[in-house]
Amino acid sequence: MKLTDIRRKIDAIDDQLLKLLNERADLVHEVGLVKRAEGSEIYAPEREEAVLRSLTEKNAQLQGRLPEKSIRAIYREIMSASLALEKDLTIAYFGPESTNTHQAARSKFGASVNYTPKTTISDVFDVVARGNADYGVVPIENSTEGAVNHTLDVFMESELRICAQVLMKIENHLVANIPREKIKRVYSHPQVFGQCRNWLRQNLPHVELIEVSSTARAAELAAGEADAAAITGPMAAETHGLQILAPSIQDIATNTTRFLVIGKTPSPPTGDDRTSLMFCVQDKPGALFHALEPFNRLKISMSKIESRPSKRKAWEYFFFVDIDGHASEEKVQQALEGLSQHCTFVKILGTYPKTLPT
Ligand SMILES: C=C(O[C@@H]1C=C(C(=O)O)C=C[C@H]1O)C(=O)O
Repeated sequence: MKLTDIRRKIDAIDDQLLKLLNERADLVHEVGLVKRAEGSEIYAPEREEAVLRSLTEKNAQLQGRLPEKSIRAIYREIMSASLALEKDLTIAYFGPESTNTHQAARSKFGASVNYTPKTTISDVFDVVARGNADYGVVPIENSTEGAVNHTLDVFMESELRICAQVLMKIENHLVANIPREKIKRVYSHPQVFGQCRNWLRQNLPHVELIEVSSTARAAELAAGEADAAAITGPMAAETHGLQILAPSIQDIATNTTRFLVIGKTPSPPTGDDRTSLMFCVQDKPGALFHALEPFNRLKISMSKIESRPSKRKAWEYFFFVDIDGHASEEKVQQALEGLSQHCTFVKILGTYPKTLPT
């Protein structure tokens, strides 16, 4: 077939797509009216995840040419436009602009909603709690460097809930506008230095490593200095016009960060969910062992445990545990009942759909 003929066919398909997209938008508008009348949440992460899972399964059955990643990205934007039709949605994220958290927020909410960067993780919680943003996005843990303690600590004080998560593969690039031999100092966030420790030791052993508050700030500094580089993600490098001197220098190829979407309402079940808990055990021998026993007895997989000083009294700890399942499931409720018998305090931080890494 000739190029012009193929393009004519593409144009015809685009006409149909456009018509269908607008038909979809009309239905989304109707959904918005129903939600408003019922007073329910506009953003429905459980519905979005169900739509994405069903489409990627159908695409696999069809043996469609488009990979799962592309289907998810296309639908991410369709649903972002839909959300914007239902409400003028504002998402606060741990900034400044072009940080990995910004990128994670964009991968969850798409390009059609409003974003507002906040300087600290506490500020993200604050604006959402005060209703000046609808949802917040904060980092919680990295697969190489572990927990983001500040986020865990803010949960101790906050009434907000986790309503969704984002798993994002983190690519750390060495970026600068100078050749590698001229680099005297490298700026980055401490977590990122931790993720690239071996590479830096082997490849840039004599440069000074300077910790700054974010990868975006690191890019900004490197862009303004004649002998500096930064380690950042692709978004910060692009924003500050820096070249990639060495791509993907993280020590572990599958370096992934988990981010949380925080809001005021928990998510309904999808059939494949995760629940995050925070609790304080009684001060007696075996208390933690007995508190966790119901998860073993009821065959509930525990995917994470962290502890943080309670900041109320010395050597008292809060535990943060993630389990498989939704808080509305009978089995999970039974386990929580068992857990609370050995605790002075239990709080469900959120119950939300599991997601695949983006
Ligand atoms: C249309 C809805 O609202 C939003 C948009 C969605 C979509 O475009 O499919 C899905 C979930 C919601 O975040 C809905 O809840 O069904």
